[in-house]
Amino acid sequence: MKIGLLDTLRAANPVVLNISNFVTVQDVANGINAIGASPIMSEEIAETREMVQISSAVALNLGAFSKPQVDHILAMGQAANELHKPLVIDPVAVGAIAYRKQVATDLMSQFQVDVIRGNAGEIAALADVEWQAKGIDAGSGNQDLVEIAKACAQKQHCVVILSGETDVITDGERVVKVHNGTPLFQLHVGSGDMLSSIVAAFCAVSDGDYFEAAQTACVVFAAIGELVAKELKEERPGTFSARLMDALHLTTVADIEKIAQFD
Ligand SMILES: Nc1ncnc2c1ncn2[C@@H]1O[C@H](COP(=O)(O)OP(=O)(O)OP(=O)(O)O)[C@@H](O)[C@H]1O
Ligand SMILES: Cc1ncsc1CCO
Ligand SMILES: [Mg+2]
Repeated sequence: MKIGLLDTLRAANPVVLNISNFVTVQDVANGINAIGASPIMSEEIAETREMVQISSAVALNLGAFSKPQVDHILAMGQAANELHKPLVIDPVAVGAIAYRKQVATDLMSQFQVDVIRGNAGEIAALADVEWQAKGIDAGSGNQDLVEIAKACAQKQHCVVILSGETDVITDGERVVKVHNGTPLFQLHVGSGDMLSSIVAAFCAVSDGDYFEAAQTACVVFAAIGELVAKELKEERPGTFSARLMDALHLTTVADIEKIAQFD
């Protein structure tokens, strides 16, 4: 685990291109900006190649797409592959809506993603494992989370992050578990979206080691949230969200190293 990659990210300030969803676009842009990357969003297919060219990583969020946006997402994924830019996908609610799973799997058959970041309900759906997803939330199920994440990674030939109370990161063989975090993340819609784009920012500075980038992004984000939560006496989602932005900017590698918990 190279938590120092956070300093590399801040020094490089990589441009991260996002297709976001309209619900959380502002949080995603501000979140990756605060941590030290340079966000850019796109909603026009005609600018795809130029956009990917100027970017160091691409994050595709499937949170609220329409048919024209699916064409745009496809063009973006294919351009990222052609131009050798790391590609992250966030398959929002594919465990709850069959149509979304169909679209996500269709897309992933037409380009190669480097990292999939989703909650248990989403990753189980992509791994074809029985699970009760609940809308955008993880839902519930009995299967082993490590086995689900590994199955998904082997199926899609990429790194998978199954996030939740414990984040599971795997390339299909190797597994790292991150134990940091706070339940307050669940009171802020879009925490996962922010994490997915932060993963893309770490991939941009990882020299092609996306397994390492994914783990580091998970520890950094979860530990920063945990530090913010420790300062709150009550569950205050609004305050948490504002302070999370500040902490993404202010928290140092040393602060994170002090509380990082992974195995
Ligand atoms: N119960 C929990 N305890 C600690 N940390 C958590 C918990 N649940 C989620 N997290 C953390 O929240 C962050 C977002 O992950 P989560 O799995 O909630 O994404 P998500 O379900 O896609 O969220 P959203 O739909 O709001 O974007 C991760 O850093 C994860 O570690
Ligand atoms: C609430 C919601 N609905 C579609 S996307 C989204 C934000 C979380 O991804
Ligand atoms: Mg999500």
